[in-house]
Amino acid sequence: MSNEAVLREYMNTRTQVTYDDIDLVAKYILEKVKCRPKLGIICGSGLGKLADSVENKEIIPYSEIPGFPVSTVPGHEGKLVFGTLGGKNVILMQGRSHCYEGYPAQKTTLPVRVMHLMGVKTLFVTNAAGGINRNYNIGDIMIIKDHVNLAGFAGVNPLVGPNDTRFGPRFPPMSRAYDLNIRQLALRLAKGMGFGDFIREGVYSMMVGPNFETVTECRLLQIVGVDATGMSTVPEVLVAKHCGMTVFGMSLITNMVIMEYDVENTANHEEVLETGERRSKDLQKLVTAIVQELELN
Ligand SMILES: O=P(O)(O)O[C@@H]1C[C@H](O)[C@@H](CO)O1
Ligand SMILES: Nc1nc2[nH]cnc2c(=O)[nH]1
Repeated sequence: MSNEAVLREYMNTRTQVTYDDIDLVAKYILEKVKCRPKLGIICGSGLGKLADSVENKEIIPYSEIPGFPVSTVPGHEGKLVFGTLGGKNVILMQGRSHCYEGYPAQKTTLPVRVMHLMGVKTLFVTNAAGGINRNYNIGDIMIIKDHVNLAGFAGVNPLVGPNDTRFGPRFPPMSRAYDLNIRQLALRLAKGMGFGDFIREGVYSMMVGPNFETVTECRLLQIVGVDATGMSTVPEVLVAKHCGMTVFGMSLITNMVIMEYDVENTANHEEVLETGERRSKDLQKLVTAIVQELELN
């Protein structure tokens, strides 16, 4: 059996993935590409076209990477794209896996730890989300300033389990998870590009899904100050902050959640993908501009 096959079989049988396992996966990927990225970008539902802006691409499908979670959801292509964006070396995840697909949170976030061990210091996370804030509109881009880990209230948290301090501390702080400097930079650039009417800053919350929220759940989220709700991102941010990364996040408001009882219209994934398609060029422009101006350490 080849070394690759041995690693694949080994990773597939792991129930508790260790630091050394993740290091093997990081090294496996680094052997396959020339690019050495300092910035990672995770593309949410229907936002994979961000990869169109990447130059000098080197691509690895997730299915070829031992232990990597493969997304089963339309709008998540499942490819790692390496290359340059805004003059910087990047690794872009074209799609992600989610807990509602049946993956434990530790598995959905494995790619973040792999990026960390590959030398990535800054992580951009993007997602499609439902607008809770009644001043928002479909197509708005929300810079994330904080999150509510509602899934965490039910015990879904990738940091649960044995803690390896080579990744980070047992009790990581989360009060300044989303980098203020990058948020300010993004706001300034967005306004300069004429995006002032649809750029926002707000709070994201994560439920596990896969169902969209009930009316009362949406009203509850509104009361606690949530602006947009989704089914991802938070586990990735927890793991990224745990291992000391700088994090920046954006939600595309793909639909407005239903806040009235007994109305006919309902949330649906097709609308989510359509809005992603419609805003795709603006998002590409904004992300590229932010990356261009960013000083990466
Ligand atoms: O991966 P993200 O959070 O962008 O995907 C959202 C949540 C569900 O996967 C899907 C629902 O339409 O979009
Ligand atoms: N939970 C949730 N996730 C979404 N992703 C895109 N839209 C929505 C939504 O309305 N609710």
